[in-house]
Amino acid sequence: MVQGDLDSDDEPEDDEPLRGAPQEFDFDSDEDDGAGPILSTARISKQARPATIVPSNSDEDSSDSDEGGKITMANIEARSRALDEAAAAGAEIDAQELRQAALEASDDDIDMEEEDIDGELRLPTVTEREEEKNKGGPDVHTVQQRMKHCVRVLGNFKKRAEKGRLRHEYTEQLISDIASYYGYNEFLAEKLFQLFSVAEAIEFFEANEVPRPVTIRTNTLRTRRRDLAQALINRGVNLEPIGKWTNVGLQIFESSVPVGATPEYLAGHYMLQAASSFLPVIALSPQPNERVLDMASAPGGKATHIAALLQNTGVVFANDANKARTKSLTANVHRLGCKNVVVCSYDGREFPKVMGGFDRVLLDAPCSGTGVISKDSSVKVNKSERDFTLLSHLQKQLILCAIDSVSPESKTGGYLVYSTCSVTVDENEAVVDYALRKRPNVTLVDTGLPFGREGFTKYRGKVFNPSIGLTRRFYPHAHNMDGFFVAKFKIGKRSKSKTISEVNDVQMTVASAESGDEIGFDPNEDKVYIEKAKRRQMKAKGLRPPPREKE
Ligand SMILES: C[S@@+](CC[C@H](N)C(=O)[O-])C[C@H]1O[C@@H](n2cnc3c(N)ncnc32)[C@H](O)[C@@H]1O
Repeated sequence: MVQGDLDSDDEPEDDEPLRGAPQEFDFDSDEDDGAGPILSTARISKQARPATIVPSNSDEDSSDSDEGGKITMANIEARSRALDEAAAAGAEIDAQELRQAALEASDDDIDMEEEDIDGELRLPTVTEREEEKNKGGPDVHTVQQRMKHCVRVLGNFKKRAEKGRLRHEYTEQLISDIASYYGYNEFLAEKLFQLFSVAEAIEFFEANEVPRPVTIRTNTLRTRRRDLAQALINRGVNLEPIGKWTNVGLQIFESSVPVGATPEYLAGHYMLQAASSFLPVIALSPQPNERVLDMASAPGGKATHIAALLQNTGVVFANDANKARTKSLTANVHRLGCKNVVVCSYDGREFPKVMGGFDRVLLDAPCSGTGVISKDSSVKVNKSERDFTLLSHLQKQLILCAIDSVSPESKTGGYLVYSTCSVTVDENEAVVDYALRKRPNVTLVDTGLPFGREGFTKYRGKVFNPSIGLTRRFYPHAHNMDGFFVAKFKIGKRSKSKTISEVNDVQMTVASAESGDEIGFDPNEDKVYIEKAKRRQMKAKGLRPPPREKE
């Protein structure tokens, strides 16, 4: 497992303090203001000072803030360790309970004094809602009050609901108000709301309004984290190591220089990279001299991380279907001094035909981005049901091809990591479940990540393979990083009873689990690429290729 110390083999010569600001944590207060988590001061305090990465929902975290005082080279490791232990514990707290609550909309998920109930508020009728819409929607204050009211009622429906009103009426009103308050389309607001208990859903939506901490990954091909930290501190950057789970990450609190343009950045000493995107590479755990494929790799944060973990040995095929995006990928590969990276541009679904036999494959799949709404708020309104169907479909095709690109005979590996920066079940557990059904030779294994919530094994009436509990979910409100999903597969040998061509046929035909549609891959398509490759090869050798065949 990756250690989180500041390159601990080198003791600091002096006690020069890292000028990272001591953390002020925004603990979920035990004091209940009667409003639950909703629209509390949390939003303001989180914006005022970015909290440290990984959870804030454990009381144990306070050990760190108790210490106060300066962060020094001497105490930074201990503080980081304490923080992360608390973090790991916090991340897991009541995960099971919360998930259950999300499924059942438990009556007990918010503990509140009865007298806090705002007696004057009542749920509008259908006609009233219609009128409200016609008038251009309710004002923000009304929406806020009504959201609080609905959260309270749903927290203890039997006691607090108006007579004759149904639970789903409150839920519908709440979702509609969430959509208008936070600016989502109702479809997405509902889809995201359904992932959590009522109280936690509000925390999730609130967290999406707050930027995540700025983080960088030390490029160990060029420097060490402590040297980089010192160099940036000297330039007036206020920073701290991210945590024990990574020995290359630094969190930037404030900076008097643009961190994307320092001499260290230009010299390739670091990559500006979200903390969440370290996770799939840590789970992949590439070993020196391996052959690794990053199937959807632009702009290359993860591919260059893999290259660094390989210590510039072996080879990383950094692929991306979008040719334009491979420009920034190539630029990063050069800037970071990766000498073991081959950049290529194929549709990932063609990959098993292009080449195979990889020790490890990363599929950081194209996704809806529902985990990165704080970065890209356009997701709030530009995703429809159709987008999720199409994406899930593409992800299912890609994951089968990623599996088929892994060598089951690999002596050191034989692993695939599937990840997305989305939190929806369609793009995560449903895709993993599909892969397990279509490829009996693969199994899920532990990701090796020390925190994160278990993936859903049941969701809204769907029952997934129980091993999906081994996958990990990460949330902005729980881990203070982008929403993310990571699954790790071990690829076993395929059944011998099938001939190679039979296996290929199966591999190349991806059936949509939901619609029963067959998405055929035309094997003749391959001819074009083989033809092109042959012509290129001949030209490279100075030979004149034969005239192109007419169709
Ligand atoms: C989540 S991003 C990858 C981010 C990248 N792994 C990194 O760490 O910088 C998904 C990528 O998938 C690429 N993509 C979309 N469809 C693809 C396909 N069919 N085959 C391969 N890549 C694809 C997109 O161009 C996009 O760059």
